[in-house]
Amino acid sequence: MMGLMEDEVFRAFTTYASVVAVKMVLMSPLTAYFRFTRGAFANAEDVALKPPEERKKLLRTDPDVERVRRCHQNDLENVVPFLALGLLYSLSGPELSCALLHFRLFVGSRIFHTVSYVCTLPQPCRALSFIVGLLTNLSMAYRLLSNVMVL
Ligand SMILES: N[C@@H](CCC(=O)N[C@@H](CS)C(=O)NCC(=O)O)C(=O)O
Repeated sequence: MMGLMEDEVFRAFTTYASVVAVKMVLMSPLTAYFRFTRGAFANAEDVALKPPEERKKLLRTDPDVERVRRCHQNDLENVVPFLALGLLYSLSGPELSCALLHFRLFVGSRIFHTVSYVCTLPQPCRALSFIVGLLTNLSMAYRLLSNVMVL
């Protein structure tokens, strides 16, 4: 592990993977923030301390809460593959400049995707940021497989 940490590509991956993982972890507190400010809870026990007449009103879905949840879900569909592909790609001996380009594009695109989604920016902001992240993941997969494929 210490040897790996001396490899610059691996350190770059560790840096960008941590940034995008932290961004993703922050989606949960952001969801909680919207739940409290919009008064929209998912479980009966979450509103158990509220007066009985208020409880039913608080157990509801809210468009803003659902938006953040969809954004979080979209992160799961894209960031988790990045963590796997990026790790394997880092270990396959890529050029530092090429690896950095992939990591920066991916992380930048996912941050922009979150801003577009949560702040309801007009399309195609969100679609373009999604496509950049998708193409980056596919490009890493292609480069990785071109280097190491055994069938
Ligand atoms: N699971 C996605 C697959 C396609 C996708 O990720 N599209 C991007 C760009 S339009 C997106 O932000 N979709 C919204 C979402 O996943 O909630 C969906 O249902 O839309």
